[in-house]
Amino acid sequence: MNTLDFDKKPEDTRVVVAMSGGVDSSVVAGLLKQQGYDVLGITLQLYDHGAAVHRAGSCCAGQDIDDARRVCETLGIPHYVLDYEKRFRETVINPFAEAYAMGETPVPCVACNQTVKFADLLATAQELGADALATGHYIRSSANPTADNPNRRALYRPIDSDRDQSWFLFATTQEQIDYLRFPLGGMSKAQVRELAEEMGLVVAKKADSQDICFVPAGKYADIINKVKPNAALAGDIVHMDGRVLGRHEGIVHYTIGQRKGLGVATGEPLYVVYLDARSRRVIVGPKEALDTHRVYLRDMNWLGDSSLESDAREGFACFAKVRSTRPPTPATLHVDERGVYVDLSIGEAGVAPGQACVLYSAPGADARVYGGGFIERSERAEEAEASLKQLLAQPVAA
Ligand SMILES: Nc1ncnc2c1ncn2[C@@H]1O[C@H](COP(=O)(O)OP(=O)(O)OP(=O)(O)O)[C@@H](O)[C@H]1O
Repeated sequence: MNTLDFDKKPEDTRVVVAMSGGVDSSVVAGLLKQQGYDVLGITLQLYDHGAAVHRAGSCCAGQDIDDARRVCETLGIPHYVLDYEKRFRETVINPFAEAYAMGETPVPCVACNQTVKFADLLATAQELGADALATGHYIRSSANPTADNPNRRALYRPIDSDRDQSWFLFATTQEQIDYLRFPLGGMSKAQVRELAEEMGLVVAKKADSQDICFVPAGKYADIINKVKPNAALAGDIVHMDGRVLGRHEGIVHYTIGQRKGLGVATGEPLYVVYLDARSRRVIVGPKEALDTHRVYLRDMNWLGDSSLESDAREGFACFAKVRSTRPPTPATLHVDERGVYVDLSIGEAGVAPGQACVLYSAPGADARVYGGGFIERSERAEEAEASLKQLLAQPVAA
């Protein structure tokens, strides 16, 4: 068995490496080449790097493509660049803008993994006769053969919890997981940088890419205005107790949990509690009103044991992560006539629809990923929930 769990010699195993031009995927290519695999590098050009959406250091700009090319030259492996701009715009950027206009806080990296990376690029790798597609994501997968499928794999959190990307990967299907390989899951970022130095890669000291690759300096409203110019319609800023506190220039400028930049002075600290796209109201309230105890999920991707969905009918104890930066906390998963929902034993502040809720077997680095879903809506502490419902039921002045 070789290190990628194939029953053949590395030189007989072809692997496509998804190369962003960053240090992580460059080291993946370097490691696999060192181990003797037949490695091909592919970089996807995801948007026009001359356009307003360009941000230096992001995962798909011109400099990055050039860096990936230079890494492949150093390693002596073939490198291809594929133009995915149109597809990326249609499946990632446009839905991102539309979700914001609906009052959601989307996770475009999940959409990107679901479409361009693990659907299109994966298909290209298969067409090129590759046995696997490897990426620089920090997540672990290991062989988990079943009676009907000897190639089945299971997903786990990575060793380096600070870099854990499992939250972004919850929607990866079982078939995709079986074909993918994540060689960095057992390494720390520090080790990866050291390896890059040892391999003499030009990207060894390159800064990490941050946030959303196509959003320059966190200015997502600019992208939304460009894609959906009518999304930024003015509306009222309303307190949960019904008081109209001011006006805003479009709900796309707000996210749930936001405190700064509300432009209302009431003497009390206020947070965005809800975005009502229908009435274009930004609803604000005290911090306690953000405290979320239950999240309803849509588009569930069930991984792990096949009995999970039926076990959840009885209430299934697990650990849930409702934001990318937090460790998983104890939770109970339910499936009944109300849908799929998760009760969080420790309330989370400011959970936004459109974000992900990912489920695990344990709180630590050894946790298996059970899958997850997108948050459709959430329920807050009883009092806050009641006053929000009352407010939303009120007719809105034209
Ligand atoms: N434009 C791209 N073309 C091909 N593969 C990509 C591209 N962008 C990202 N990837 C793949 O997805 C992985 C995770 O992407 P992410 O944007 O999270 O990068 P990262 O964690 O900064 O890693 P890296 O250091 O490799 O850029 C990358 O390691 C790479 O394998």
